[in-house]
Amino acid sequence: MLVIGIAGGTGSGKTTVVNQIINEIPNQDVTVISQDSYYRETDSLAIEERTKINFDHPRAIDFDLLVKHLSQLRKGKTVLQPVYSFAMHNRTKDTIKTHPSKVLIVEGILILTNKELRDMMDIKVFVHADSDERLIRRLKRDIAERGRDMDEVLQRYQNTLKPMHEQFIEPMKEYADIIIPNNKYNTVAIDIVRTIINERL
Ligand SMILES: Nc1ncnc2c1ncn2[C@@H]1O[C@H](COP(=O)(O)OP(=O)(O)O)[C@@H](O)[C@H]1O
Ligand SMILES: Nc1ccn([C@@H]2O[C@H](COP(=O)(O)O)[C@@H](O)[C@H]2O)c(=O)n1
Repeated sequence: MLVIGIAGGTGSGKTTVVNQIINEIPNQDVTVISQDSYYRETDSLAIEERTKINFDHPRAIDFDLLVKHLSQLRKGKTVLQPVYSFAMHNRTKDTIKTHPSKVLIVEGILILTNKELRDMMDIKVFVHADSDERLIRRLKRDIAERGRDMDEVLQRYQNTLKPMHEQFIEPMKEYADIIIPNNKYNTVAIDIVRTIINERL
């Protein structure tokens, strides 16, 4: 199994890059795990309290479960990947049966902050886009897809996203084997990653 980690700030284009990479790999040969599925449960908190959580700090992620699932998949076992609701700021009651395969992609803003996870990755990729570009993308996406409004996104960006990005995400470039510049769609970089995958399989 080839384990590829894809990190980068919010709105940098990680999900888009993952979809471009897996586009030409047969479905049965690739598994994707998203760090977003592993946000901690917030069952005991009222919705108002959940909105105050700092979702860009590593402590917001249940890394124990993520590490456990990744190591089970590496051992050829199937896992039940949680399903996360951005509207409820919580995991839903659903899970997705996630099977091991030849290529396993782990994607998320904070995945490179965890040493155990890093050590399980064969290739570490960091997707870079400038902060103004990421803010514009995040604003559009969160309003269109995640039930947020402009004030919420801008406030969260200033109070949380920007400082957390500078403290926890940007420094993770140090661990990356490949940095993809993604201010514009970067088909050359995607082709390079695909070639590496094909060579290693
Ligand atoms: N290179 C790019 N140029 C322009 N828009 C992009 C690019 N990559 C992604 N996007 C758009 O930006 C938004 C955020 O991208 P996404 O892949 O969800 O980022 P991430 O997973 O890093 O948060 C999406 O609406 C996506 O279509
Ligand atoms: N309830 C939540 C949980 C997380 N977020 C934000 O999601 C971002 C990470 O996802 P990307 O797809 O953008 O990488 C992160 O920056 C959190 O602030 C949220 O808005 N609500």
